[in-house]
Amino acid sequence: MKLPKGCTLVVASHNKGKVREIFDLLAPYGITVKGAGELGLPEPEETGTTFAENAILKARAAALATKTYALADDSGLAVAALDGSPGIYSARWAGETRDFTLAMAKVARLLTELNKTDRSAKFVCSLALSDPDGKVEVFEGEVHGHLEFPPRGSNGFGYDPIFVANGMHETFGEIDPALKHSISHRANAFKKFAAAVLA
Ligand SMILES: O=c1nc[nH]c2c1ncn2[C@H]1C[C@H](O)[C@@H](COP(=O)(O)OP(=O)(O)OP(=O)(O)O)O1
Ligand SMILES: [Mg+2]
Repeated sequence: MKLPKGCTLVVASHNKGKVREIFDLLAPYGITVKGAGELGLPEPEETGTTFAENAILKARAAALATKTYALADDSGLAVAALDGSPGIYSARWAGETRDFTLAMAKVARLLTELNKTDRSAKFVCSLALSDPDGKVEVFEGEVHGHLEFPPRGSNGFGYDPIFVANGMHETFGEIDPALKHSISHRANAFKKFAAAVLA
């Protein structure tokens, strides 16, 4: 599907860090974007079993509620030695208060308790675009790397302070946001989205 020129796009996310990144990624395209939070949209329950299913459910809910195009992101950290956890539960590991210091400590604790030495991990992102009728298209991206403890840096959000992308030495919490926007899971999914939908 193509996004019609001059249309409004709702970014169907209640995560401020994520909304900021998606606004940055969309900035060059001259599309009017609105956040689900500023529109007072409810946060749908994420009942899917995959990133794609959850992204679709969030995009569709926002598109049908606003009768516009909606873009949702479902993403997370997959740790190899933890069989891909926290995965789709990445936000939920941070509890009701979204305390990622706690969530990052849980990752460190589990790796220690299970005597795991492999620190490989990846971030995964599914972007779902829904048209005003609920027809959807999904775009996926990943970035591979490893974890380092203790957490470092205050840029970004979520698990960024423990993730180091392949070929880098600084965590996503330490690097310039513009650099993260060029190599992240979200950036890689966004490139596919832009090529298919904004071209
Ligand atoms: O670039 C990232 N850098 C660090 N951490 C990240 C990133 N991308 C996802 N993550 C982690 C934290 C986030 O909270 C969770 C996504 O969970 P996810 O359900 O998709 O998002 P969410 O509940 O925070 O907001 P919403 O569902 O309203 O879009 O994975
Ligand atoms: Mg969520």
